[in-house]
Amino acid sequence: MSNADQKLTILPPGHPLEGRVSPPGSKSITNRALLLAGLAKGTSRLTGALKSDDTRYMADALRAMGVTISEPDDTTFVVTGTGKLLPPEKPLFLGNAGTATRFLTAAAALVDGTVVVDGDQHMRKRPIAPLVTALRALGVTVEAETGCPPVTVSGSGDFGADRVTIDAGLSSQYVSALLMAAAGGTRPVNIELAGEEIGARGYIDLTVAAMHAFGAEVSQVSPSIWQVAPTGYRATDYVIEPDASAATYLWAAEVLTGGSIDLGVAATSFSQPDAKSYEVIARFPHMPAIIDGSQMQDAVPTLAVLAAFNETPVRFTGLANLRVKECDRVRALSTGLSNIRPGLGIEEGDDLLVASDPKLAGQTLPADIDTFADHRIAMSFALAGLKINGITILDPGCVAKTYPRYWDELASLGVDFEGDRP
Ligand SMILES: O=C(O)C1=C[C@@H](OP(=O)(O)O)[C@@H](O)[C@H](O)C1
Ligand SMILES: C=C(OP(=O)(O)O)C(=O)O
Repeated sequence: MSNADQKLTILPPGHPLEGRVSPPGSKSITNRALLLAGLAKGTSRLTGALKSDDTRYMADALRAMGVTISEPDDTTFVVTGTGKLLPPEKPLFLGNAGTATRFLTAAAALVDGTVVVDGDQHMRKRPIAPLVTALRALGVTVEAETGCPPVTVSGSGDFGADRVTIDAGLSSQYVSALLMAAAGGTRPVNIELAGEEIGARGYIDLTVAAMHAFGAEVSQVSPSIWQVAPTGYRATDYVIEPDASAATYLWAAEVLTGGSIDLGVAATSFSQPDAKSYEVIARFPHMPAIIDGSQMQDAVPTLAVLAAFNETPVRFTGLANLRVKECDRVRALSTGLSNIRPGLGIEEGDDLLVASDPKLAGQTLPADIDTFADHRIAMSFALAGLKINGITILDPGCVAKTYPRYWDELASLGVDFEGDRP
């Protein structure tokens, strides 16, 4: 049986979930730190890091470009760069890791030679044209025939212009990618947003913070313009905080079962955007009638499944760019919810309406949840299985993208399954 054919049925525990589970390291911060450490000259020690598909793709791509990376334990990368990335012999295969794909596309401009950035069939549908256009404006030769990967970057090791405008409506990762690459050039670069529209701005803040930690000088000269100095990066030791998006499943499992899960980290201590969702989760079963997901996008699947059990219906807004994530998440959520009960999740334009019903808890409503190979769809619908009998997650192994131990952690809290845990 191939992984994609696997199934896992969650057996509602019938008791509050209690215990201690620490979320893994942040995917977003790990992949920023790996890249910046790889661009630096010298050895950086990254601790508290995430080891998962997305970070493995990033680490392996850097190795293919001449960076030495060792992994002394489950949460540490020791990265030694030469200050220069080399042309890889083969295309870089980055699976469905958006961060690795977008960040390395821009960083490839710093390579003197050709880099092909590619991913799996899902990544080959995720848009990258705005980043390609911006890199061309910076004097880099880039081809992406379909507007999605594969992307061929023929860099000269530098940028040929000192300002660029980027349309980040589809993904903030384009901005982060340009910011991180820009410090590796030989002149200051101004990066300007084409419009006000941008996904969670908090991800840009994460990028700027990581750049500062690795010695770069980047300043925000206006709400939509950043200036990056050509400092390059300095190797450093860097502690990566736990993943806020992973934490959302544990917070939701706690309130949904009336339990007490010790994450070992306070919700207020995260610097990642998804931590904002804690305020909404803590209000369960009285979540707000309207939730704007635009500044906590990766938490929306968690919130939407939790909302199914809320006292009153919830409308989710600000979801346009959820349609170009690992899958069309608005569609996957409406499909999965309405598979549990017709009409439970409805799309209205890009909004998602969840027809909440606390009486769902305790019912038997057999539903095979199509995860569309999306880790967040798998992890969020597992929450429904804590309360409803018969929830089966298809392709449960897809959680390996960012949270390989997810099913083991639920088991450690006393959740039983039918089917083998991947
Ligand atoms: O910069 C980052 O680390 C991320 C930015 C967000 O993507 P978009 O900017 O594409 O919305 C988020 O969904 C993704 O999981 C991680
Ligand atoms: C959107 C996500 O990932 P990425 O864009 O990094 O592939 C995510 O992890 O929810």
